[in-house]
Amino acid sequence: MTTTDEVRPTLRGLGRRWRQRREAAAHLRRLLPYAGSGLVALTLAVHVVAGAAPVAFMAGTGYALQRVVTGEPATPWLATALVAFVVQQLLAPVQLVLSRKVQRRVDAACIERLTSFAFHGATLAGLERPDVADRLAQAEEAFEQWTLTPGAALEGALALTARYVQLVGAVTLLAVVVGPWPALAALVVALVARLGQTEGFFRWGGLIRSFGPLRRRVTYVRELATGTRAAKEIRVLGLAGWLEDRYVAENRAVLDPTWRLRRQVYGVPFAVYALVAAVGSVVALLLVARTGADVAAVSIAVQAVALCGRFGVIFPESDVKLVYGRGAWEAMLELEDAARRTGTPAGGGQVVRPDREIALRDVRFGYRPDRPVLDGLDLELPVGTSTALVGVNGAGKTTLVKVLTGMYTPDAGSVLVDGTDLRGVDPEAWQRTFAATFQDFLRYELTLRENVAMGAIDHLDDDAGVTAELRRVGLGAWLDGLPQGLDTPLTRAVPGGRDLSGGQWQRVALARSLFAVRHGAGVLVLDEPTAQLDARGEAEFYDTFLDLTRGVTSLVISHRFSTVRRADRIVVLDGGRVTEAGTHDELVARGGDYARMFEVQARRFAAAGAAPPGPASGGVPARTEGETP
Ligand SMILES: Nc1ncnc2c1ncn2[C@@H]1O[C@H](COP(=O)(O)OP(=O)(O)OP(=O)(O)O)[C@@H](O)[C@H]1O
Repeated sequence: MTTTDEVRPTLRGLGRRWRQRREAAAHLRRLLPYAGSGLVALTLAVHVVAGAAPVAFMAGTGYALQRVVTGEPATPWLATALVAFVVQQLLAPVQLVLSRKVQRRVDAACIERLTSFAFHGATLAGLERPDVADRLAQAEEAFEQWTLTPGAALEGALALTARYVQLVGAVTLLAVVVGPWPALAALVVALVARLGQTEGFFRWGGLIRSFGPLRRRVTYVRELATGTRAAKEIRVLGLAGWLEDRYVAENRAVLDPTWRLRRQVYGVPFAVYALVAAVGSVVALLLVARTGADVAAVSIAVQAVALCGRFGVIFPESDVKLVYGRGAWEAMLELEDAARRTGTPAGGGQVVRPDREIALRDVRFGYRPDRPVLDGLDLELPVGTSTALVGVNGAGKTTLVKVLTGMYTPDAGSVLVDGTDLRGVDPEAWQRTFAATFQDFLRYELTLRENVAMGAIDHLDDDAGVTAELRRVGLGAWLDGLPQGLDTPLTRAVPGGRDLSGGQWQRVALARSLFAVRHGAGVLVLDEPTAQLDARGEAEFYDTFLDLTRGVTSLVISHRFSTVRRADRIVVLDGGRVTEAGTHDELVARGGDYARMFEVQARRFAAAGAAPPGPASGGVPARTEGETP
């Protein structure tokens, strides 16, 4: 490789990084309004005075020394040095307090912005994108650790003011006492060393950021080993040793390249810039010596050159915070940008409520454009009727719900509400139409009341409604036995709290959806509502299913025939489209996929000497997408 080839990429790299620095500065400026102009102005003023104080101290001590040597009165200069010293000491805590205030204000606003974005600005489609999830994790990590946040970055940037005031002061003083050339030499030393060190450190920040997903894997394995969630399986399956080895391997996968990069980024450049600083300082001092300076000039020059030389180190109050905190802020901005580009954000469009039917017409949708999950799907959900959806694992049942509820927009075809395309409808208002219990429903570590009333949170005070729904899902007797009743926290982490069994949690989630219906949600979606219920619970659900869904437009997804057979209409999803539709009896009489699945299941029950799938438990036989029924 020729010398030119070696230089070119470096120059290009420097040009690119200069642009990056300017962009980073522009990003940071966007944080200023969060801190407030008054606080920023006050903080800057304090940093300016705090930066000027050491320079005044330098001048004071230098000239006082000169006076002492020549026998002149040194008191005014000694007083200057003393005042400068006291000011410096007094301002240090003030700087700290103001900096913390800047950080707190900015971080509070950023957390609000992040939360508000997650709730209102981002679509589910956006949040489910891997790059968005990565950025979100990075931003969350920053707020968890609390030290390397966007607020810290701004605070660090403002604190640089004191350093640069010191530099300008020292160089000016040097120019005054020993002339321009030593001053210029010291300035060049300071700026070259500063540029070199920060260049390496900023590059390092970018590299560390790219390790985010790997670091999160290490954290995941560690939490798996130390948390309680996996504790049962780890013991029963004897996974402790394997997990330990896995942790060591994953950790090395992060640490080895980190150390390698650290050597590359810091090692040689650090030595080079340290050398530049040392040689430059010596040159500056030699220039001072050649000027035949007096005692004051020598004293000031030595201090000023030393101060300039210190520009070759990483400033702890600024640089670390700037590099990492800036990363978190940029992750937030990228997150918003990426999520905004995915799907329609909530907030605009018409508000509709179905009067006749919700229809999916020739819907095509895939998480990746080349792999459609729904492909030419037609389905009607007449208002006030119950529809059950069956299909093998991975057939796209949950995906259909996401499209139906407007969380994803179809790639082709449309979802029509009484003829109005969902694309023109306000997604947030449309989602309020639904009451849904998903397979992966949430177990909120809140009170029992809150867990249920979250279905219609504006009715949090409707204790009668909460209690009625808990009774409807079969938790009446259990509720009566709770000393704290609806106030019981559903977590063991709180005194008096209860942890529930899987089935009990599912009933609470069902009660939540029913509470939503009670307060006006028009469409009930139940995705595997009985998966965690015991046979009796499932039978009870089956008995009350019609009652639970009477007059409500409902869509039930289940592998269990006992759950689906009472629905007004059953549809079979296969290959991304509806392949059969009708009542249970019609579909059995037709002798298609549904009938075959039902028959297999009925035989299994007959062989086991149990009742065929009906009020008792039963299920669509296990099969995965791709197998023929
Ligand atoms: N967020 C996502 N990103 C990418 N692919 C996804 C996502 N969610 C689901 N898929 C894929 O889409 C397909 C359909 O998944 P879906 O969850 O809709 O199936 P399902 O019929 O509900 O399955 P099950 O009966 O197991 O719950 C599967 O191949 C799944 O891997």
